[in-house]
Amino acid sequence: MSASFDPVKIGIVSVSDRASTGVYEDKGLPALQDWLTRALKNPIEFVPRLIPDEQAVISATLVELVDAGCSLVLTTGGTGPALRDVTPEATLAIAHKEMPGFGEQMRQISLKFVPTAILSRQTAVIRDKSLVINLPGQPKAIAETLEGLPALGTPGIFAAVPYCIDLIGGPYLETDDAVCKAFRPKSAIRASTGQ
Ligand SMILES: Nc1ncnc2c1ncn2[C@@H]1O[C@H](COP(=O)(O)OP(=O)(O)OP(=O)(O)O)[C@@H](O)[C@H]1O
Ligand SMILES: Nc1nc2c(c(=O)[nH]1)N[C@H]1C(S)=C(S)[C@@H](COP(=O)(O)O)O[C@H]1N2
Repeated sequence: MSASFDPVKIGIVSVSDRASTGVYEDKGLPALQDWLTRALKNPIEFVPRLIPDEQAVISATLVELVDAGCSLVLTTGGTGPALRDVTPEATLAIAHKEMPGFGEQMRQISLKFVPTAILSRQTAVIRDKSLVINLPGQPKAIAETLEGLPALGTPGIFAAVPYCIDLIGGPYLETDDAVCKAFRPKSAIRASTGQ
């Protein structure tokens, strides 16, 4: 019998007034899909959504994706101070647990790229068996925050995602170390399920 990686369902949500109305082409969903496909060895079923900066719509979309069985949901956009930026509020509104470390670490990483990193109010939450994480809206910020600058001692936030998903009862995620080296305590490391 050949070994295989656990399949995983991932929700990807681009929150942008202008991309969702066709003013510009959405680059958020392709950037998320591209990075996750490179980083994870598991077979991924993506559930994509492109929506405007409307708090009720964002919350309803997140609940829909969690209920559909997504173990991970990544949003991009709407984390800043502008009047229409409400992604963190919409995310906290559906939280069962807040996971503030993800936002703290993203701001540390982003400060290495832009001094305006502190304008992002991004957060992360657990709802049921799903981890929901906000990323900033600049398409290039997606890889920057997920991957970090490990050579400079600043790991990306994705390094902590597989173990977090273990702890909430999700699939065993395995990363390509060349893109992102995930960390698990020794007691949580399984013999590789794939090849
Ligand atoms: N989904 C996206 N696709 C392509 N480019 C984007 C996207 N989201 C943001 N950007 C780019 O990043 C810049 C800053 O993003 P920000 O999220 O602040 O946009 P915004 O001013 O809130 O507007 P909108 O919600 O209409 O995207 C935008 O001006 C745009 O150039
Ligand atoms: N890595 C990274 N983080 C970043 C940025 C960026 O370009 N790269 N832009 C910042 C800026 S200018 C803003 S206003 C906030 C919020 O962006 P959002 O509203 O698009 O989510 O993210 C910040 N974080």
